[in-house]
Amino acid sequence: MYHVMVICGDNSPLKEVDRWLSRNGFHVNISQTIEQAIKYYELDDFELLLVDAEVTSDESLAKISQQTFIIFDQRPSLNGAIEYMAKGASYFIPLPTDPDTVLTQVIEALEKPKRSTKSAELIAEPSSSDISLFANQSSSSNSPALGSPESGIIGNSPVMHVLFDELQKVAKTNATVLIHGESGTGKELVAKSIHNLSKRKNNALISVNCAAIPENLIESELFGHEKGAFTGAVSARDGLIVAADNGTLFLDEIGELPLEAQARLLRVLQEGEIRRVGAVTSTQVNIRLVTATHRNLLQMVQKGMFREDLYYRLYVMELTVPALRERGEDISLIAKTLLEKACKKHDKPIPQYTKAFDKAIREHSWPGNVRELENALERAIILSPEGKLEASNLKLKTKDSYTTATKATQTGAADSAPQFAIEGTTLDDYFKHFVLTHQHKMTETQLAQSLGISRKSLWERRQKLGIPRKVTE
Ligand SMILES: Nc1ncnc2c1ncn2[C@@H]1O[C@H](COP(=O)(O)OP(=O)(O)OP(=O)(O)O)[C@@H](O)[C@H]1O
Repeated sequence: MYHVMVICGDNSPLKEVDRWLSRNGFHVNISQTIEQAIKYYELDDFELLLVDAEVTSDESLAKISQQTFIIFDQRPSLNGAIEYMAKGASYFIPLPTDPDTVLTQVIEALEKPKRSTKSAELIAEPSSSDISLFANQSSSSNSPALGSPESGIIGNSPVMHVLFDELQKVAKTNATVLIHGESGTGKELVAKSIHNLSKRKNNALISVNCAAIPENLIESELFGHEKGAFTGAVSARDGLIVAADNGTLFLDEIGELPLEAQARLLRVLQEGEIRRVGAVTSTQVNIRLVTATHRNLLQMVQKGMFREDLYYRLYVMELTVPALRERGEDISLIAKTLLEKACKKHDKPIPQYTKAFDKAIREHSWPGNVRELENALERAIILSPEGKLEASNLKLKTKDSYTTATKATQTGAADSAPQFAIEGTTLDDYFKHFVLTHQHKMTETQLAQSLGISRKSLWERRQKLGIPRKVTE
């Protein structure tokens, strides 16, 4: 059992976390200040400290710099996040937060070795209240071999070896890389490996999911803004591109970047200069750009949805991450590792991986790729009796349930207006059905609007429910 120390004041939302973690089998102690924790406990007895930024000071942070700790902040800001990472935090999580985020980050922090404070990887989403910082996975010069479980990208199939070879060659250069692949294939992992194997590995890797940022905020998030540049711009702010200076900027879902922001990005690539929104002068930046998309950008160019000049700037080196169904034996290899991870997460004994279970895994087509496999295995672990794995508990959708949705769109059977038609469906089922039947003719923004949610929520629910995206425009 893991021992975790929560350090926060009486009114902190972090107190909730105690309950969530205890329920999931962690042993949790609480202290009100770092000094109190040091006075009454042996900090080495705790594998992880969860600390509210409110109770920290430079001196107290120095006292825990050798421990593994996560900072939670009720008033998050990009600069604050960078500072905490520099002082040794493994992660930076804005408050309030939800149990899933906390559990995921806690487990990842426990699984990763403590990093040096020099290299930080910053995974950033929309606004300052939505920034997460992640410890760099492998900043040492001897990074784990690609394909091994330690590298994060498990794979030993011929198609993956082709990818690993290309990845290693590309990583050493400063070339812009476009990573292509279906949703859930591991494009983000590939981007991280490029950074970790590059000369920039000791500087920041900043990951931005363009699909998760509201369109009206993208430009100021990426490029920063001057004071008064728009309503709400009460002070000048650097954008995420500046935060990636001398490091790597990973723009996931680049196909979702609005045209205006595409023009600004092009300027950064052409001139190596960045101009904040509302600014008249530019500053130099040195970034390596890695982008990813599941979309056919060339088709988007033909439809006027993506700038041709930017496309050719991005398309210097292309890496294609194969779909899971093309990886043969890798499916079992990945399944076994993910199964262990899910057991650890849910504090369950690792069950026997039977032939019948493997057969079910191998026969499915995995349109949502590794993410779908990850979710299915988690379901199987939760639903199956302890120590046993039942294939039926993977709750796999048949091929028909994916194609029916697609056909409905093609025949025009699907309406643009939401319909609550299917009796007995849960809200998640309805959401999934709606997205699958409409995504072929709607942009992410239109989909989100029809569902009455933000683009970010749409993206998050896609991840949670493992809903694959359309492959082409
Ligand atoms: N080869 C692999 N071995 C182990 N885990 C993997 C592998 N590939 C992907 N994963 C896991 O699958 C999940 C999805 O991966 P990732 O987010 O990198 O995919 P993606 O292609 O970027 O997805 P999207 O297109 O939706 O952004 C992650 O939890 C990742 O850790």
